[in-house]
Amino acid sequence: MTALLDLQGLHRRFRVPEAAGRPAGWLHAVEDVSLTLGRGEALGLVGESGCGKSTLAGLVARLADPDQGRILFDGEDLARLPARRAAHAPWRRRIQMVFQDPGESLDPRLTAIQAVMRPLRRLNGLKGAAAETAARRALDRVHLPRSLHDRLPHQLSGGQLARVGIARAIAPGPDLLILDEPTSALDVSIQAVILTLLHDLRAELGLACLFVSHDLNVVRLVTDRVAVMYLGRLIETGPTARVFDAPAHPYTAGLIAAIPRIPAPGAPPPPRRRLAGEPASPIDPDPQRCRFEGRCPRAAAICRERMPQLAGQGARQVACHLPLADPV
Ligand SMILES: Nc1ncnc2c1ncn2[C@@H]1O[C@H](COP(=O)(O)OP(=O)(O)OP(=O)(O)O)[C@@H](O)[C@H]1O
Repeated sequence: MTALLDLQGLHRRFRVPEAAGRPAGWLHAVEDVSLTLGRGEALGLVGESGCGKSTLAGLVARLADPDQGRILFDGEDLARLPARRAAHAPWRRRIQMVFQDPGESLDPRLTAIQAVMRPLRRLNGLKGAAAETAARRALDRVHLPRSLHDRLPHQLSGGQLARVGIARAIAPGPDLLILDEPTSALDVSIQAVILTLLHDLRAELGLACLFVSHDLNVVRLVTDRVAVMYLGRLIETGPTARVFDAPAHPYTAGLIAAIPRIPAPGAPPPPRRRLAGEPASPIDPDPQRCRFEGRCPRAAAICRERMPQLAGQGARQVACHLPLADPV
């Protein structure tokens, strides 16, 4: 059976203007990414801030155009239609997005029910009472009490807003949900409720999910497979349990080792914090360069290749987080 989504050799770069003595250049936000997603499957897209997760998700959601590559959805290449003309494409209702901050992504002038009715009118051609009935059904599915259906976004809590954002995404009957950090703006207790809701909806509606997150604990809980990105490239994909238990790439191992864990009762205390001025980190405090640039011991070929190009463009923000276990 063909994959629901089949990304082939996707590239997306951004022009970086000249600044502070640095010449203008290109930032390769997504570089030669190929990836598949099966029907009903949940795929986690992880990696540190700035590695290109949201850019890749935006290409799949057709919010932006790739410079190169194919986005096969049910066998049809969506990249052939420019993003600006995708709003009315027949497949539009089948790919929906849940955004990071529902408060920002919802129109402040629309009540919850109006927000959910809008895509039903535009994408499903429903009108009047039919659109309202379908919207109420979607809001019921996310357990938003009917007493809140006519409230504006500023009259709803973060968790309630998240429910509206999810209802709006599932209402048109999608096959694929793209979730970009869907719970990172929420309190931890609400996060768990929303993740459970998403899990139940996936099972109930047979949805495939592309789940973008830098929270590996969350990804481990809710996905079947994981794809790890580093500086625009995919460096590892595999079943979630396998990637977490036996990561194949040292960068993935570093990411997993950096997951905050609550120590078990009686466990030894964590290492003390470094004192001011005490040297130890392999990441040079100079924001322009990595101290190990060009001689990284952990086969970080991507890093070697990209560092000169990124130097001076905030490259330290995408510095590797590899553990310090075997220093050079
Ligand atoms: N419109 C744009 N113009 C120029 N550069 C951009 C643009 N959008 C993203 N970038 C750059 O592309 C790179 C990838 O950004 P992206 O938002 O995809 O990363 P991310 O992994 O989603 O990060 P985060 O987890 O912090 O959201 C970053 O270096 C970012 O600064």
